[in-house]
Amino acid sequence: MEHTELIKPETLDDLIKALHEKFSGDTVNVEEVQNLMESYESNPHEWMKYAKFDQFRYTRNLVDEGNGKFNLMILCWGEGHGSSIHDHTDSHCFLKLLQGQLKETLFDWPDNKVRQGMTKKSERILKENQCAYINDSIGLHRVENVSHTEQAVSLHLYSPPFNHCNIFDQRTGHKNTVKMTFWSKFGTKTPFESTVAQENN
Ligand SMILES: N[C@@H](CS(=O)O)C(=O)O
Ligand SMILES: [Fe+2]
Repeated sequence: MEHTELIKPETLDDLIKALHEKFSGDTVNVEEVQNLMESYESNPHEWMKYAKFDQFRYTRNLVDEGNGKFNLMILCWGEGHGSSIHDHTDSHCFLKLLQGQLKETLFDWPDNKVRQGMTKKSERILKENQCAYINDSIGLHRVENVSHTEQAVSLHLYSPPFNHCNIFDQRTGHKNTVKMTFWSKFGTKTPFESTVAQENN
C-alpha cells in the first residue's frame, strides 16, 4: 500500500485543504484521516466563529461541505449535554476534540427479534486534540459532556454526508429515524424554522 507523508496542518484552513485532498479519490484511508485530524492542534481563534452554543442541547454547526464528499462540522456541548444512542447511516465518522472532554459509550446493535435493553460495550474519555473513529460495523455510540463546569467543542467529519440517522432507546432497543439539522452554516445562524426538528440525539 502506498504511504502518504503526514504534513501537519498549522491552521484549521490548512486542515480543511488537506482533507479535500484526502477525499478527492474514490477510497478513504481511515487511519490517514484520523492521523491528519489528530495532528491539527486546536486553536480556538480559528474555529470560534463556528462555535455557537444552545442552552439546552448540543448544536451542530456546518463548517465545510467537502466538495460533496464529506461534511465537516463543529459540535458545541454545554455542561451535561449529550446525544442519544445513534448510528451513522453507513458513513465514516471522525470525531476530534477541540476543547474540553467528551465521554463516548459504545453499544452493539440491538437484536430486533428480542425486545431487550442495550448493554454497553465500552466507554472512554476523549481528550483535547484526540480523534476517534466509528462506523456502523463498529457499532453505535452515545457521546456526552459529563462535566458540570466545562463546555466541550468537537470537530466531526462524516463521509459520505448524511442528514438523518437512527436513535435507539437504551431500555428497549427500539429505533427511530430522525432528521439532523444545523444550528448554523458557515458561521451564520440557520433560520429558526429549519432547526426545529424531531431531532436529534
Ligand atoms: N453523530 C452525532 C454526534 S456524536 O454524538 O458523535 C451527530 O452528528 O450529531
Ligand atoms: Fe455520533
